[in-house]
Amino acid sequence: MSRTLPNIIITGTPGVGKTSHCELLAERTGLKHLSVNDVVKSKECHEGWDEEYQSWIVDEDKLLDAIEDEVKQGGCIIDWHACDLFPKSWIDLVVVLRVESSVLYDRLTERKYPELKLQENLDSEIMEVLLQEARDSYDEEIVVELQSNDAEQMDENVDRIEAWFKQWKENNSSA
Ligand SMILES: Nc1ncnc2c1ncn2[C@@H]1O[C@H](COP(=O)(O)OP(=O)(O)O)[C@@H](O)[C@H]1O
Repeated sequence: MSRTLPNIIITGTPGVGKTSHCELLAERTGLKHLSVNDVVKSKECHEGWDEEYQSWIVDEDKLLDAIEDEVKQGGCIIDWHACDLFPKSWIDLVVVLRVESSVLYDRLTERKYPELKLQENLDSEIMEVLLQEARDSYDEEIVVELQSNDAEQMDENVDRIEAWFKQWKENNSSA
């Protein structure tokens, strides 16, 4: 099925700046910011709350059912810390945001993450878990790794994704 607008995933470890990037990008492009966290909560795509991790236990099948129609239409910026669950056919670009450990430590401490969750997320970032997941799940041409340590890098990233979006529209216009 061909889309008139692309779907983009912005992924990475919690705290890398996914939501911040999605909001800016949505403002600039008019694409829709699809916060999977919000969908999980509002449409109850979970099997309950994990006290230790302070997060929802996501029911991925329910989640995919909840967003399928919207995503298949195109024009979504998907904001989520995982990407391997979305069918390849839905996705045109996967942006994996990266951050230095010390910066991530400060951001997650600010969020008052429990110790276990903080440590696991720091390890995950150092081990490049989400970058690897993206590379294992999608063709390498559509996976882009971008640094998100400061506001300047965020601006550059958003410029770059916006430029990609304009090019995609040009390449996919029927005119
Ligand atoms: N590139 C960046 N430069 C500076 N601060 C950032 C950057 N990206 C995110 N932040 C800050 O870090 C915190 C976490 O960002 P957020 O977008 O919520 O991350 P995520 O959605 O990946 O969990 C927020 O306080 C945000 O303002």
